[in-house]
Amino acid sequence: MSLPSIVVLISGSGSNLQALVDNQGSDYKISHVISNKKAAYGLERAAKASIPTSIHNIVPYKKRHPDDVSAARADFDKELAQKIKELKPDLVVCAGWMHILSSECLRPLREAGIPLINLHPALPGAFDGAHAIDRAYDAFQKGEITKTGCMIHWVIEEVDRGEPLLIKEIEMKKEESLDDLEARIHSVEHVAIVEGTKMALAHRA
Ligand SMILES: Nc1nc2c(c(=O)[nH]1)N[C@@H](CN(C=O)c1ccc(C(=O)N[C@@H](CCC(=O)O)C(=O)O)cc1)CN2
Ligand SMILES: NCC(=O)N[C@@H]1O[C@H](COP(=O)([O-])[O-])[C@@H](O)[C@H]1O
Repeated sequence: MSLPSIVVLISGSGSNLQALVDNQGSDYKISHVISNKKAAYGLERAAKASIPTSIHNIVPYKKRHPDDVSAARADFDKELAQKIKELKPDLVVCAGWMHILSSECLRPLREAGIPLINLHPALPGAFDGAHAIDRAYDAFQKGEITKTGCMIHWVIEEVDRGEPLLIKEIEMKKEESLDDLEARIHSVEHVAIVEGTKMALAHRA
C-alpha cells in the first residue's frame, strides 16, 4: 500500500519544508513542492531531495489583468487549484506560503476532497496574518502578552481562523532579542509541522 502523498506550498527559506523532507518515508511522502517565489531557497531544498517542484507566481496573472488585481488573484488561485488537483495529493501543507488563498482555490480543492493545513507562528486568534512573530514580540515589550507559540490549523477562507489541529505554546522571556525568540519559535515549528501533518493525515484515514 502506497504512502499518503502531500504537496507542500512555500514562499521562502523552506526550513519547515526541510523538516518535512527529513521526516518523510514512514507516514507520508512529499510528491511535489510549489513556490510562489522563484527565488525561494526551499526550491533548492526540494531539488536536493529529488522532489519535483514548480513555481506558481502572480506576475503572469498581473500581466494578464493589468488593471484588475482581484481578477489576477482569482485566476492565480483557480490555476493553482487545478495544478494541485492534477497532482492528486492526500493533503496540502502550507509551510511558509505567503499568499492568501481565496475561494477560487479553496472551493475546488474542497470539492475534490483535498484538505489544506497551515503552519502559523502564533496562538489561535492572537496575531492572524503576516509578521506574527514581530507583532507578538512588540506586544510582549508593551506588557500585553506573556506567551506566544505556533499552531497547525485547517485552512479555510478566513485567514488563520481554521480549526487548530495542534497548538504549541512558547513562554516569552524578558531581555530576549527578536532574533532569539524567532529562533526558538522556528525550532518548535519544525517539530509541529511534522506532527501536525501526521495528525491531519490520520484525521483523513
Ligand atoms: N484563505 C487562507 N489563505 C491562507 C491561510 C489561511 O488560513 N486561509 N494561511 C496563510 C498563511 N498565512 C499565515 O499563516 C498568511 C500568509 C500571508 C498573508 C498575507 O498577508 N499575504 C499577502 C502578501 C504578503 C506578501 O506577499 O508578503 C497577500 O496574500 O496579499 C497572510 C497570512 C496562507 N494562506
Ligand atoms: N502567516 C504565515 C507565516 O508567517 N508562516 C511562517 O513563515 C515561516 C516560513 O519559514 P520557512 O520558509 O523557513 O519554513 C515560518 O515561521 C512560518 O510560521
